[in-house]
Amino acid sequence: MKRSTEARTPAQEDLSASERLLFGGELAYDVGWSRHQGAWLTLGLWSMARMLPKLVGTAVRLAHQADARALRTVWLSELGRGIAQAVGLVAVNTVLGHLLTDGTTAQRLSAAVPALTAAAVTALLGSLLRSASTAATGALEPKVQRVATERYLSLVARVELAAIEDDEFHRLLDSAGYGADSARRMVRYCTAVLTSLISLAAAAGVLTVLHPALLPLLVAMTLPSAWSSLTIAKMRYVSFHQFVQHARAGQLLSRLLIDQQAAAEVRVHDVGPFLLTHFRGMAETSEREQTRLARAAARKGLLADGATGVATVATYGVLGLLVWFGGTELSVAGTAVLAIRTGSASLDQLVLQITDLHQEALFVADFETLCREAARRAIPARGRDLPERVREIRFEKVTFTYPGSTAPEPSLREVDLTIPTGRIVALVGSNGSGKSTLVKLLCGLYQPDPGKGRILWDGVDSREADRAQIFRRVAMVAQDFHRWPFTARVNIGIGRPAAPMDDAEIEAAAAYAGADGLLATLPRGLDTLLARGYKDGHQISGGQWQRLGIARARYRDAEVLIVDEPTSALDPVAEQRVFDRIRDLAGQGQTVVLITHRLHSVRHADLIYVLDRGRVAEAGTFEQLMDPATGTGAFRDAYLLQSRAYEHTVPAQNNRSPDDEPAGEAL
Ligand SMILES: Nc1ncnc2c1ncn2[C@@H]1O[C@H](COP(=O)(O)OP(=O)(O)OP(=O)(O)O)[C@@H](O)[C@H]1O
Repeated sequence: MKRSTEARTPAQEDLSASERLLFGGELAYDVGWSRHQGAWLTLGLWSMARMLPKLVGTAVRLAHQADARALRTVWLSELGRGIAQAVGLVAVNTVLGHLLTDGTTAQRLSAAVPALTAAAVTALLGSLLRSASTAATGALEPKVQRVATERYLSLVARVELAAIEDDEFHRLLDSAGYGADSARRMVRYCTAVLTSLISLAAAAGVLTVLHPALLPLLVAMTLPSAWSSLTIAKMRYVSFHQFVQHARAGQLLSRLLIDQQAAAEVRVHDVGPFLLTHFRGMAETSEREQTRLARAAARKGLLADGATGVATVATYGVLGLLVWFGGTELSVAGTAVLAIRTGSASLDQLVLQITDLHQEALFVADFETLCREAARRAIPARGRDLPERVREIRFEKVTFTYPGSTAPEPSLREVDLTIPTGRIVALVGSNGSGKSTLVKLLCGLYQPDPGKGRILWDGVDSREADRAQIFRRVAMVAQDFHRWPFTARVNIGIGRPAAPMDDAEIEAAAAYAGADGLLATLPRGLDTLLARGYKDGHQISGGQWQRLGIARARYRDAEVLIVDEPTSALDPVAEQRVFDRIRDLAGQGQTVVLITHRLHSVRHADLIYVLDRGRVAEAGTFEQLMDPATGTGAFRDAYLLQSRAYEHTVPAQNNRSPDDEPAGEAL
């Protein structure tokens, strides 16, 4: 994506050293993603006014979906309130008219009584309607926010993994979060605008009747503040987008300071002051931006006030001249002053509310963009059915580059490989050789680069297959499997989240993974919360987490089990047990794809693929790869290297066959 060099603010020119050091460069200033939103950023008042109804429509639709009854109550009470206010103003004007005409005080007062009563009744009615509206709005707003949040979260949960790893998409996510909140607030502003419009119409009507010249003057009094508040709102919006990543990075720094996983290093390595210094550096950059915005707002506000002052003087001047030259009665002029004051207050209020509405609408537009983008990048909901029983999964000349990757080479290059079902297939290779990437493609999380190979589940190309069926057939213990901050039960049962969690099956899966002993020691058994920082939260070790991860994959009970470094954190006894169990599974017809650096563990695999810089360097059974006549030597050399490392570190262990030797970490 093109980095924008336009419209850089002074704060942007002054890029903080912290950003440069921690994030390798500027974070804040790319407005490129919003090019399709550029319309918003360059819009004139008229165009904005034209787009506003559509966005108001979005908020109203969300509100209708959230609680149609509450929405009706809000509209009706606000409408009633506006009418009550209008009638009230007319009644007050009538009262004034009676009071300022000729006659005795008693006569004038008694003539004013019906209008006074009307004013009192409308005021009471207005209060009742206001309280009805307040109650309904209070109930409606959180529901609107929930509906909007649910809508974008459900869409985001279905997007391709590539979108989740895309920083542009993340940026959209950030502002869409505000959008859901904005939709909530828009409901309030819409109703407020409606009320102000009605009361303004009343004041305008009264003024027009008094003298036709007064209404344009009233409008002229409000235009400058309308201009200043709308331009300031636009500046704030542009700034928000320019600083959205910067703000996220600043929050990241503050979170790291209190993060549980970083806590030990923060203390032992004394990282705290380092992070704090950079937190301050980042904060100062955004403070400079806030100062710039505040100064610009102050300047524009002052200009607008000056113009409003001139328009006010002109309005009252015209009124004075009208009285002076006998164009109007003094009593009528008194009413006009009142109507001007009420009218200009309503108009000011209306301008502020429209500005707020407009500002919120900008974020609702972002929210809509995210929903559209998430729908566009969603994993296809349909596709070809996979065969009932798949005989093999075949990679044909698969080349794969991570979306947005800046690496010079693809992560997988022309990979040809077959995974026969019901067998153990091992993937070995040095760090970064492409093992984890390969299994991500196998799971259906990514597809090969367009036109560069395919993955076949028997005859069905993964690109055309129903992806949900691929996901259903796979259980995975990824290298970075998730440690859910929930109870032990959920940490295993979440392997099959759609089904009711069955304790007997959960315990069986735990026993399979060697986590039964762990469950027995947990203070509340399966109910133990595995998250420190919450009441009764409990911490378990890395190896214990790994056992839970294996139990989860076992509980999922899928046809293909992918285990990426399943034993890296396990003690030797547990490791042996896991490999024995994996062998048992294959014996029962399950397909196991095993990634490990412990070459000793792959001796029982039916097929071993050795990866090297994204390519398959060699493939075969353990015996074939160890045999100098059939193997290329890549696997054999690494295996022997690992074996020798153990020979040297374990004294008095003589005459061991390769089969007995535990392996170290080389490939
Ligand atoms: N999400 C990603 N985005 C971009 N590049 C990635 C991503 N994940 C991995 N890579 C790159 O792809 C290449 C292969 O990585 P992969 O994780 O598949 O290696 P691996 O063989 O599993 O390594 P290890 O043994 O260290 O786990 C590496 O060069 C890595 O930098």
